[in-house]
Amino acid sequence: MKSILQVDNLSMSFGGLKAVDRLSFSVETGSIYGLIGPNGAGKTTVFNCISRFYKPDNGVMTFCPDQQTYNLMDYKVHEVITIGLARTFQNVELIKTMTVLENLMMGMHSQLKCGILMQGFHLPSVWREEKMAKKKAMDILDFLGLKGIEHQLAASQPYGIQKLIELGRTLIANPKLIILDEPAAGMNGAETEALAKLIKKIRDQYGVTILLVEHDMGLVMEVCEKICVISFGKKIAEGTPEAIQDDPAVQEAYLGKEDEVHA
Ligand SMILES: Nc1ncnc2c1ncn2[C@@H]1O[C@H](COP(=O)(O)OP(=O)(O)OP(=O)(O)O)[C@@H](O)[C@H]1O
Repeated sequence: MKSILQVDNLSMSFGGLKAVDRLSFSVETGSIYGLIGPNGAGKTTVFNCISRFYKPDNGVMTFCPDQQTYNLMDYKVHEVITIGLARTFQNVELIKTMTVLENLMMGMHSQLKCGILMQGFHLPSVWREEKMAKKKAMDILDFLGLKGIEHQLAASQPYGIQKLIELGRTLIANPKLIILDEPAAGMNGAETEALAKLIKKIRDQYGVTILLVEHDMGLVMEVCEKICVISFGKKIAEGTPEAIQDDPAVQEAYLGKEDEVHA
């Protein structure tokens, strides 16, 4: 199976600290791939490099949606969405003064042909585009089970719902790869279970590949087909959830060495 994302020899330091150290992994097109590791292992730094918030010290990141090949280093943070790469954040990043619907529609600006200037002229093309964006946003809200709250303020929604709205905003841009940074953080057990089902449904119905960083091991083991485990910025294991769970290096990274655990 073809890879949609190939990360080779990625390294990034903060001062003297190597947050990511010659990390390589690849994500198969259409898969749900997990990146896990103990606190401070470097997961968010990897995500920030891929989505171009950070400029890595070294490494190659190749993004291959459909028949295209892009070197991610050639793209700025606001441009990656135009080639099909979307992300969510550890702390929800919504525009709190806008409604749920408006937040979703904001995610579509990279797809719209009419710029802000043209919108001021109330041209038929602008009106048609806005109607299309609204319909698409409503379809996604329906898919996410959020129909009925579209005209409410995003800020007035419970945290779990705000996370779903953020997910919806990524979907509206027709991404080929969605990077989810701790989507279950702050969710209760029932919400996390529903999220697991939703992540699979998104992959299946939207034909999108998913790269997931998550601390909730139940969710990771349930949804990911392949997992890469990092510790101190280095890959220590990669494989299926079953293989990862049985890997002594992974157990040691999470629990510490036997003598340290019992010390
Ligand atoms: N902007 C920054 N400046 C300095 N150090 C940083 C910065 N961002 C991350 N670090 C350090 O880099 C290391 C990796 O951090 P990172 O946030 O990528 O880990 P993580 O695996 O995502 O952690 P967590 O699971 O706790 O979110 C940590 O030691 C962290 O303190």
